[in-house]
Amino acid sequence: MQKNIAILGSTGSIGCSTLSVIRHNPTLYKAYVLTGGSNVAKMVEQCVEFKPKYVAMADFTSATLLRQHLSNLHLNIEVFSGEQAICDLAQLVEVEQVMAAIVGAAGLRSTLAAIKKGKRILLANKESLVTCGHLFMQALREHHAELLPVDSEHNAIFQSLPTPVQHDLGFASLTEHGINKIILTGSGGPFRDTDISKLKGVTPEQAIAHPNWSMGKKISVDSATMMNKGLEYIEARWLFNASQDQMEIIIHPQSIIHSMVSYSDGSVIAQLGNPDMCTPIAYSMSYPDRIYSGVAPLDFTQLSSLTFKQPDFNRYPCLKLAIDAYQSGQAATTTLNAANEIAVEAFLNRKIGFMDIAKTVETVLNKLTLAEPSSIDEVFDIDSWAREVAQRMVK
Ligand SMILES: NC(=O)C1=CN([C@@H]2O[C@H](COP(=O)(O)OP(=O)(O)OC[C@H]3O[C@@H](n4cnc5c(N)ncnc54)[C@H](OP(=O)(O)O)[C@@H]3O)[C@@H](O)[C@H]2O)C=CC1
Ligand SMILES: CC(=O)[C@@H](O)[C@H](O)COP(=O)(O)O
Ligand SMILES: [Mn+2]
Repeated sequence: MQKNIAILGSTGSIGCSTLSVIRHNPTLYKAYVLTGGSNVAKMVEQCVEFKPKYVAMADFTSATLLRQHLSNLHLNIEVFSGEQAICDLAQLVEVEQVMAAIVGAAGLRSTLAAIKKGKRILLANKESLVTCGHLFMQALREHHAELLPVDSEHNAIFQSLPTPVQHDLGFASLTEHGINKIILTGSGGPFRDTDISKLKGVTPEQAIAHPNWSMGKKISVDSATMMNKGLEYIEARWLFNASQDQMEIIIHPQSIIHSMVSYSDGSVIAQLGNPDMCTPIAYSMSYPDRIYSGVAPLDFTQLSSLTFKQPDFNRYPCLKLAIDAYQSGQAATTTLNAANEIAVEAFLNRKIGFMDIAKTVETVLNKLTLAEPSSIDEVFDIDSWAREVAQRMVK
């Protein structure tokens, strides 16, 4: 019996990798719902190959265009538009798993909609957890939704945890299960060895050229500033109920060890593999079983070395801002994320320089006076405020 999957953000990098895993396992999974933002050409291609039952585009004009294309191709697929339609499709009774792969806080509402219907959530969209971790984890528990981390580090940590902790994700005590530390690895991005004085002049093209992973533009810039590792630090603290002392971040340039768990008896359990998101995606879909992902196994004889070093906050100020924001609370992490989204977009559009990303985020954080949010609406109020302030700055 095929499992129906809704892929929110199917036209993006994670969405395409999810479809690749489905392509390898056509008897096990059906791409039942596909959603995109505005990339009509990619969506047409995916509709032709996977013939989903329903499709939605966030952008209304794109949805109209898509309807015309599908009609010309005599494909009988229902096309919807707008954010509410994406939420509705994520909640369909027939959908068993929801891949949350929309980029940014734009993915929050649809991910929460799927949680409210108790779906298995395959979480790639780290920004939703960063933005409202406490409310997000509460909603998971309340609606008995299952969360499988897709982010490669969190998926690696999940794979390295004992089963009782996996089953009580976000709530089990790490100490009671003999866990000392979660060790989050990061590549250090394309500017790991660049002279710090040269960083202000780097271009968007250089910033998105990640040394190991093929990813969307926003997360690629985040990797270059190491804001990505900062967001992942916040994501890990919520997902694994980890304290500050139970977290370590280490640069591992080869991206072969995807993260580790250090135990009280001296054992360290790590997950290794070639840097290809199809592995964690496949695991999140098939857990607790394993399926073929299409990723070649590691050839240890071809690995020259595995190296590690401490991150330097002078090179990566965004990493420090994110760690501190978690300490300050959810208003701060929402602000950090929103300001970063605006700053990264401005950098990609050549309106600000690379080092201005951290400056923008820091300045917006310093202006924050709003109280801690107690509802999703309040989270969105903080998000909107931070975006407005950041927009004014980058102009
Ligand atoms: N890429 C990776 O390897 C990894 C990604 N992640 C996380 O996964 C998420 C997706 O990343 P990635 O696939 O790289 O990003 P991409 O930019 O490649 O894809 C983003 C997807 O989101 C859609 N989208 C953008 N804006 C909206 C919107 N307002 N409403 C609805 N849909 C929208 C895009 O649609 P369209 O293109 O049609 O406009 C596209 O399908 C991010 O949160 C990222 O941090 C986590 C770990 C690894
Ligand atoms: C593939 C994945 O999970 C990304 O989040 C990746 O971690 C980015 O690489 P960095 O380690 O450079 O942030
Ligand atoms: Mn990651």
